[in-house]
Amino acid sequence: MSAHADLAFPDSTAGLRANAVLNNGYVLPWVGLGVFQIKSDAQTAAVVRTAIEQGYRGIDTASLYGNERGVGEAVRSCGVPREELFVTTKVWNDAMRADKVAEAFEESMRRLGLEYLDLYLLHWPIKGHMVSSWRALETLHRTGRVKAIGVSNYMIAHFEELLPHVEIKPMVNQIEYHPYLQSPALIDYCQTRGIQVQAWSPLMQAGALLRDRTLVEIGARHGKSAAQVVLRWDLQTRVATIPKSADPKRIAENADLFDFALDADEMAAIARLDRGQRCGADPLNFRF
Ligand SMILES: NC(=O)C1=CN([C@@H]2O[C@H](COP(=O)(O)OP(=O)(O)OC[C@H]3O[C@@H](n4cnc5c(N)ncnc54)[C@H](OP(=O)(O)O)[C@@H]3O)[C@@H](O)[C@H]2O)C=CC1
Ligand SMILES: O=C1CO[C@H](CO)[C@@H](O)[C@@H]1O
Repeated sequence: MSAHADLAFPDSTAGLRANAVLNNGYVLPWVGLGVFQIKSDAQTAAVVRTAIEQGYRGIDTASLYGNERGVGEAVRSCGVPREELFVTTKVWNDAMRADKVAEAFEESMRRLGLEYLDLYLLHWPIKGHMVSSWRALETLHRTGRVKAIGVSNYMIAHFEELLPHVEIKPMVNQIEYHPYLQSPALIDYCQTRGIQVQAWSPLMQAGALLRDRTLVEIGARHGKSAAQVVLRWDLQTRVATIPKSADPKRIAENADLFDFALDADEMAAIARLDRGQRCGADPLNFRF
């Protein structure tokens, strides 16, 4: 079991309102909705509205996903006060240049139609441009229009290159994370430095992981699906998570994580499933 596994975590009474406290004191919902591959703005707006009605407060998009307008429309029209919602977007790799990050940010904000952003991430580590892009994010953060800044797909080697040059430490590292890719050294590296890890493709895009016998059996014991076991495991390893679903029933299922807990044996059994298997690109061999 991971050194950071916590069986009594998070406070179940808070449910989807349970927040991680970032290293600048800003709070991030432990569970949010990912919207990658929801194509049209109209569908994105409908899905995000459904999720917010069901209690979700965090939404994860990116300029790459082409649906920031839909996210913004739902956030503006849903009736929940803006300050109760948490919107993340990301700088895509073609803008990962000191002189382009601010422009990319303004374009995202225009599409979102929001006054401020909760979290802005560098989408991938782009060799030769990590420090200058991070400096541009620091500048944006100082304006107050971005409440938290972070990175995505950063491995230890990337942090070792970046951290000596930062004035503001990244608050978040969003990485591929699920029982088949547990990256214990990276998780430990981030957690001991106060960098909150957030899981992308937490369900491994609904492939073989969700049919894994261990996960299905653990789920059956609790009356839960394998997907719910995986998402609960995220929380108990203190990793925030952003499962994507466009289906109202699965959106609800993925939020129904707060009335059960995995015990030490179950956490240990899940720890044994790690096989270093990715469904996305390897950040150490990523070519843009
Ligand atoms: N920073 C980065 O580089 C990356 C970030 N991301 C972010 O992470 C989010 C999540 O990752 P994503 O790649 O979308 O993959 P997920 O692991 O969240 O899986 C999404 C898939 O699982 C299905 N699904 C959702 N819930 C269930 C369930 N309970 N049971 C069975 N199937 C289910 C969805 O279908 P359906 O919609 O029909 O329910 C969809 O096909 C993205 O949407 C994006 O916001 C993703 C990739 C890279
Ligand atoms: O967020 C993302 C969604 O998926 C893309 C392609 O698989 C990734 O490159 C990207 O990081």
